[in-house]
Amino acid sequence: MVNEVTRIQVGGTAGSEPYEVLVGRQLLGELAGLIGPKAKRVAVIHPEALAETGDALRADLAEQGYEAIAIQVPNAEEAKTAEVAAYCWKALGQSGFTRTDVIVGVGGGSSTDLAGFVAATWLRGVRWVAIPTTVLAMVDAAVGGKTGINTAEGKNLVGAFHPPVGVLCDLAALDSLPVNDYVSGLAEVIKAGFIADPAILDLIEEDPQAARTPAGPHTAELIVRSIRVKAEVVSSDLKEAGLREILNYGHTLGHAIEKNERYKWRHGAAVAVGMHFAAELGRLAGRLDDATADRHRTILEAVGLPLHYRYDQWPKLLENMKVDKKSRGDLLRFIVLDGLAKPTVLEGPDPAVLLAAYGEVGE
Ligand SMILES: NC(=O)c1ccc[n+]([C@@H]2O[C@H](COP(=O)([O-])OP(=O)(O)OC[C@H]3O[C@@H](n4cnc5c(N)ncnc54)[C@H](O)[C@@H]3O)[C@@H](O)[C@H]2O)c1
Ligand SMILES: O=C(O)C(=O)C[C@@H](O)[C@H](O)[C@H](O)COP(=O)(O)O
Ligand SMILES: [Zn+2]
Repeated sequence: MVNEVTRIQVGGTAGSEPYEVLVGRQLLGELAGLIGPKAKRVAVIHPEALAETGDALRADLAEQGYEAIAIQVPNAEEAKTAEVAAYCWKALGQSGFTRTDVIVGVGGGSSTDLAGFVAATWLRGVRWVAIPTTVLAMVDAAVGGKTGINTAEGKNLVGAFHPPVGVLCDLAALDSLPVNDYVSGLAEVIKAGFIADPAILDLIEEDPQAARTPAGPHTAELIVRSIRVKAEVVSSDLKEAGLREILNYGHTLGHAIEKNERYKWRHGAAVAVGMHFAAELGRLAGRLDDATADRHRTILEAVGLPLHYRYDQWPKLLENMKVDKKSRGDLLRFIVLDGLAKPTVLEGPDPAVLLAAYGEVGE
């Protein structure tokens, strides 16, 4: 079988260094080239669930002559804390990690967000490579250079823009991913469909059950299409001066739910509820047609993502949304659609419209 590798370039405009996202199988041969000749030490940051993978990578790098260490961090959101970042900084300090050394972040979006943040902050910035192992991390988290951790006050409130030097998406990694984590990643794939590439929605609607597994007929195409959407946006607006905000579709309410659930909900599940809300908000604000708003419900439900959240939590969610990064002073701002693949900003919506939109989401 031919091992097809798709290469997608990111950056290279607006002053950022270009890098490539590779999608295929057996990509580890590319790693040494990305690490480069100047590195003496490599730190592999990986979650508990990928202990074997992390150690195998470390051993492989050691065999190639690097002083390689593995830093194991907790699974999922528990990795995205100041305490875990400090634990990583300590391990780097103890290994004598210098500015020419390289961090490799392996795992889902929580691990790559943390690894990228550690890379951004250690010695004010060292190079890092992302090896995403979930759908969500391949199509979104590992691409674009947003790195960060959560605080008790909100999601991703501390972080830096620090793009990786390369991203290796080995599709074989998806075979061990639990189905709920796989489906969570589909929320960001569907997001890419609604904001920019409706062909993604068509491919999923063709057979939503098949889309729930890595063995589905369109897995690689869905991943590549979603990465292309993200790559195009972040290449023209790395630091979210404007256009990049469209990638936050569904995230204003989604992040508020995640905080309300103390980061125990999966990110994709929260974003799915958030997109349902954003669709209703767009519809009630007179921007979005009924058919496209309804399409959110049907496609999210068809792949098994949630649409609803507790109605009684609205006051807390409203409070949480005030620290969203898109807010400006007291002005709440949401990404809504003017139509399919026509994202736009809705500023300071009438509180009655917000409540009415939540009326469709709350249960
Ligand atoms: N930086 C960005 O631009 C960006 C974009 C989207 C999401 N995110 C962030 O990504 C995070 C969510 O990422 P996620 O959905 O990948 O979840 P995750 O990183 O929390 O991973 C989910 C679970 O799967 C495990 N896991 C990972 N890969 C596995 C594999 N191949 N086999 C078996 N288990 C595996 C993890 O250890 C974890 O327990 C959130 O924190 C979100 O805020 C960041
Ligand atoms: O890359 C972006 O920009 C995004 O908004 C992508 C989102 O899917 C992602 O969850 C991101 O981490 C959210 O960023 P935040 O700035 O709202 O924390
Ligand atoms: Zn997201």
